[in-house]
Amino acid sequence: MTPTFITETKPEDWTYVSEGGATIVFSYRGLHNVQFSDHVLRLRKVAYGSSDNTLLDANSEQPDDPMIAFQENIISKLVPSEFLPSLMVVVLEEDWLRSLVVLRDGDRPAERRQTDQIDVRRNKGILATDLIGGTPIAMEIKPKWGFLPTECHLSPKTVALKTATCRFCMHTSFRMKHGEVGTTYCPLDLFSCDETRVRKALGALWAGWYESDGSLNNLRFFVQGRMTKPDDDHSVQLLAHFFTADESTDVQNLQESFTSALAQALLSSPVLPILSTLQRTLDILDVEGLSKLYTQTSSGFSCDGLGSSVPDPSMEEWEDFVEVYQSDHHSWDHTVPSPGHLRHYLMAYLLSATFKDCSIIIRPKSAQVGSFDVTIIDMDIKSMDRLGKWEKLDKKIVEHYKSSGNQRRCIDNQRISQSGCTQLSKWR
Ligand SMILES: O=P(O)(O)O[C@@H]1[C@@H](OP(=O)(O)O)[C@H](OP(=O)(O)O)[C@H](O)[C@H](OP(=O)(O)O)[C@H]1OP(=O)(O)O
Ligand SMILES: Nc1ncnc2c1ncn2[C@@H]1O[C@H](COP(=O)(O)OP(=O)(O)OP(=O)(O)O)[C@@H](O)[C@H]1O
Repeated sequence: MTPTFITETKPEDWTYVSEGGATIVFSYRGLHNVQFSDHVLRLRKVAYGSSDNTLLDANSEQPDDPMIAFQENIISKLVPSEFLPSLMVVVLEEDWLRSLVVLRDGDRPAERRQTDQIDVRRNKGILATDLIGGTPIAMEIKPKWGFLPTECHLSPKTVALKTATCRFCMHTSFRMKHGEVGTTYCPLDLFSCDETRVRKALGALWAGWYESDGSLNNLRFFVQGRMTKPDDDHSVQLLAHFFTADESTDVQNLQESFTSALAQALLSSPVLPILSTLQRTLDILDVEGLSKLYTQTSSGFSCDGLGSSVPDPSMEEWEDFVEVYQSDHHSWDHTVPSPGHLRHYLMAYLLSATFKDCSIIIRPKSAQVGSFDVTIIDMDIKSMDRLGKWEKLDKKIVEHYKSSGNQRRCIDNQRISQSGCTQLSKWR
């Protein structure tokens, strides 16, 4: 296939959409062009002072962004392609990227601007279906962890807490202690498939958006292709026009209408159940059980922390992994994980982390009022060197929660095998 070159467009043709920890996204607004119209450009960022890209030579051939092959070969076997954006490689050019930085850096949030920038040394980027352009409104939800861990592998110190309060709610409490904005949103409500609870979750997401002035990343609104904050009266009016019959911008009324419309959209889509099933079945040991298995199995090898010096899987290994996951994995006795399956469990945890960190974009189907498309974005590969961070963060979050004296009860109504697992592990 002939490559697509970003230099066929001008930096001015691209407007800033949004960004996450690793990438920044721009939407094409130039003259009609079959390759670029209705597409976004997804560029990798690099932290200031990071040595991550010192090996990159902007003038030599670089590999394609691995996210493309990962989505094409791995994710699409687990999630039907209709719920994924299309992705393709675009060839970049350093001077073009530098001009884009000059033009658009001012549109980025100040706190992001202080920490990182577009990695101008990359010469490959991604063109993806634009999910927020070409529609009057679009919403983005980052649902996070939609399950409670099973008891089997939890220590006596954590079992009571971790089976009562979900990871997200404990993390929120931890973040609030460190001065960050809080939210009452609980992912288990959103993932519950129960209308009342889904509406409760959406109400909390709305309140978090409104009260944080749109700074939380769990809910974002896009109006006419641009991210909107609650203090932008014109955009809120357009939201009201879309959601409410009387176009009332009364906050309560708008929250109610948003909640009803989105609850309907989410309850009629298989996307959330797909995500929660993948998250929970891939993170079957919890990070505690994974760590125990790693320590048992790796004695004599490096003990510098979970996953330290474990090489990242190749794409072929990921393909083999998916085959095993779709066949044998479900019949293994996960209450007594086999040391021989350590690498499988490590890879499963990485993949689970991808599904715990992705977002969904909900936008009206073009012709039908009241019906929506739900698409999953950000299917990035996580690497083994994150495992140590996740293990430490888990400990910190749980210790903080224990000392806080809070006892929020999060209900995971999909935990069917829970009691069986508990009895089995006690019996053994
Ligand atoms: O650790 P978590 O649960 O806070 O997740 C991180 C996210 O924080 P969040 O909780 O969504 O605000 C974080 O999101 P933000 O940058 O805060 O929007 C990233 O998604 C990060 O992944 P990566 O470094 O981009 O690969 C995420 O890190 P990983 O857990 O995927 O390593
Ligand atoms: N296909 C798309 N169409 C429209 N907007 C998109 C698309 N993909 C991403 N975005 C926007 O760009 C933002 C950043 O993209 P993405 O979530 O993939 O980045 P990330 O750095 O991997 O995020 P995170 O920090 O959450 O891991 C998204 O939150 C979303 O607002």
